[in-house]
Amino acid sequence: MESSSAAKFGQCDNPEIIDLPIIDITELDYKTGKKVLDAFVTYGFLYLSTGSTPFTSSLLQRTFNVSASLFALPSDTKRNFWIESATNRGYTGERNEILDPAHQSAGDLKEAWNFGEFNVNGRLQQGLPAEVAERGAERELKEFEDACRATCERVLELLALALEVEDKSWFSKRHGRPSGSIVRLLRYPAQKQSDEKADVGAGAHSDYGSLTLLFQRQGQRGLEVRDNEGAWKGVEVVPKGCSGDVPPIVVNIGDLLSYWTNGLLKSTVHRVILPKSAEEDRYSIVYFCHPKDDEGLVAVPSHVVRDRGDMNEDETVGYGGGSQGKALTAKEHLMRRLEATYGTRK
Ligand SMILES: O=C(O)CCC(=O)C(=O)O
Ligand SMILES: [Fe+2]
Repeated sequence: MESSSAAKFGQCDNPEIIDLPIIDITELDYKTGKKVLDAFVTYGFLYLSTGSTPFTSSLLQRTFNVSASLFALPSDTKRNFWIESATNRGYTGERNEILDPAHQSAGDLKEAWNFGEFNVNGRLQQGLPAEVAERGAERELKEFEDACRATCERVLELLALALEVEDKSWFSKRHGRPSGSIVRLLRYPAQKQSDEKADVGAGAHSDYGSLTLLFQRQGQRGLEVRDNEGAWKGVEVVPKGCSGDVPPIVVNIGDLLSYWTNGLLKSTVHRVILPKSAEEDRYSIVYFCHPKDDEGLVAVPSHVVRDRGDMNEDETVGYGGGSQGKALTAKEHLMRRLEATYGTRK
């Protein structure tokens, strides 16, 4: 149960910063894997140095441009692409999703476009507004999604190495089609100072899949992580000691990796609070990596996980709407959580 202070939002415009490691994943070896594993055990979060991934500043800029064009469309156009419950694909407007229904009286401030996986022919399985399709948005999103999948695959292989799983592809081979994986473009409108509730950009929650990649823009902070003592800590967009022309990629684990490791890895609670000083809208892009729909929530055959033992009675995986009780498959878990966190679906 969340403490009352943790349940309030926007209390502090400058939260203490969490010191997450910045990891270079160029080398696919035990040493790198151990850094990844240790960060996920301790924080559930880490930074990847972008230069060690397929993401270039051009690819990121192009994807953020697609995002800006999609959000700039008239409301009526956006509503024609309203999110579908069965697929979790499409557009959702401000205040429609409530990530922490037990503690939020108003919906999350954000608006979002969810793009599900591409089919075998490299085409989106959902509509795209003509205005952006004409400018090559599908191609840009595909390139972005390919880079996300490759990055997640590498992180999953590093984890298997560090957990000393005999089959190094144990995690990665559980990923593929069909899955609930989503590229999510997000826009958090700058809040009006007068609106007390405007700062709940995204309510407290853990993520539902296996891994999450988060891309942020310089000068647009907002993400906060709840530490082991229950205190909210800010996540810098560009942490100290980070060089290069693009911010590092924030990576966190979701509920599924917590289940697969009997709770050794933490699907850490986080939220987005817009600083009161923010003058511009915040844009972020998230990739939710999900395993294949029918994958079971079983433990990975690793002595590191076995040595930790089973989860205690009082240990739970996940936080936020729909996290109570254990589902049997990846899809069942995702559907439970989505049903609990969406207010109005068309
Ligand atoms: O926009 C962000 O910084 C994070 C969003 C997030 O946590 C989510 O969409 O699950
Ligand atoms: Fe999240």
